Amino acid sequence: MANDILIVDDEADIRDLVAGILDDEGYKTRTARDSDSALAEIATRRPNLIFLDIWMQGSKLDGLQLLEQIKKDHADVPVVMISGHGNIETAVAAIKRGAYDFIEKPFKADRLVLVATRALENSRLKREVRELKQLAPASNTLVGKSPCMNQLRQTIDRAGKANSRILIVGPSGAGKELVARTLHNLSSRAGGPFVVINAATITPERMEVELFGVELADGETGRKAGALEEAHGGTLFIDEIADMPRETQNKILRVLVDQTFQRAGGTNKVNVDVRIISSTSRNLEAEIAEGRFREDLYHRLSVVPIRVPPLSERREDIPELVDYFMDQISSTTGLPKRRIGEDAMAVLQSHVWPGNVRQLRNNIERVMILAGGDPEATITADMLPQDVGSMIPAMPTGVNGEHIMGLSLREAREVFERDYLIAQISRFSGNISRTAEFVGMERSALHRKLKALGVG
Ligand SMILES: Nc1ncnc2c1ncn2[C@@H]1O[C@H](COP(=O)(O)OP(=O)(O)OP(=O)(O)O)[C@@H](O)[C@H]1O
Repeated sequence: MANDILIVDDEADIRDLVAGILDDEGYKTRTARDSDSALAEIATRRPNLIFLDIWMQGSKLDGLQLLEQIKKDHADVPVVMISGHGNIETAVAAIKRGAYDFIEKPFKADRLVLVATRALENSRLKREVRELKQLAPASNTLVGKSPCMNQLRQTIDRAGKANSRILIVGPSGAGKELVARTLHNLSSRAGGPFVVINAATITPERMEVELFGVELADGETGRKAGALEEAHGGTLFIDEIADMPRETQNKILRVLVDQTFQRAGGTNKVNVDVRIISSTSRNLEAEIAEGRFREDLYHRLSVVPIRVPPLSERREDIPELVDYFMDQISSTTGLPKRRIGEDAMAVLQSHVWPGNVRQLRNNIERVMILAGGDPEATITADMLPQDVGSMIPAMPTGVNGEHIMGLSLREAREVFERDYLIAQISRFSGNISRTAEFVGMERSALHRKLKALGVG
């Protein structure tokens, strides 16, 4: 029952009035006359919302004390204070101590219903956010213990706390945005917004409106805030900064110099306090040399440069990333987590991954969707998406069907020699002398070799 409301007031008239109005709206109500009976009601079942009088005659605890007790035991239950005329200051004090809102006596039925609806809605949203966070466990975690990831984490730790501008450089899908979010979360701006703008996906014509917003002419109503304004008090992440048109580069430079700008079509100066983190997968020095990127802007943006290495430089992180993505995908989609066989992991670790961590994640998701069969069965190399194995030269499989990448060099060599010699012997219709001549071995040596390999 999501709409169970407890009304605590020493005056029976008020209790009945509030309960009557809320009952009419379809809520279920309970009432209590003092702190003891209120706590007893709460103990029998936690209400979804409490209306609480500030002054209660004959009550052990007054409204503020009871509020403190409730917040201690049930921090998530919204409490709306009922304040008498002249004790607004106390009501405000109550809000500071965690009350959601207050209504002042005498109140209108509309106001009461509105406050109740909002308080319940707010509490529902908070609960949903909490549940969603649990569903996607730590989706902001930078996974990987390779030396280069440890070093990256150290740099992030230091740079995150400083308020300086940061330029993140790295190939597509390597985790630049995740690094930017981590920097934001570590900074004193963590409670502020983190706004993302992708210069590669916005047309040059739209760029300024997206960044600076629009001011409408007199008579027109409304105003569209741009990314800079939305990020006030927080961080603006400009992805693929190299794709920003020259004209916008000039304007952004001005914002960096004096932290103010004008909206498109506007004359007012807008003041903002924004930390800019930008990223690029291109070589900005080369862009500067070719006149496509302003050097002075580069120096302003890149106070602290951070390099995110491609996945191919940290292959030892792949097993941990695979496990992490399996957990993540499994909890959001309900697909069962699968065991990855050694041979499949070897293929994943030897793949080139031009799309880096994003491509790895997509492939893991694809495997989980398409593998089918018994959820307990191990994923083998031949169950991986075709293009993942395709970077490895076509090679034979082992005696028991293992993928070549799961074998040691000695075993792999034996598998190869066996398959190679069987193919050659069959090509020469079983004639050992001709085979020996072709493969460049003595006849007797070939015989010994075939025996050792268990052929023939
Ligand atoms: N070290 C990591 N640990 C866990 N997840 C990661 C890691 N690196 C990247 N990811 C995940 O991989 C995906 C791609 O990362 P992200 O979007 O940060 O890359 P990017 O470099 O900003 O890509 P692009 O340049 O294409 O915008 C995201 O889902 C991100 O959460």
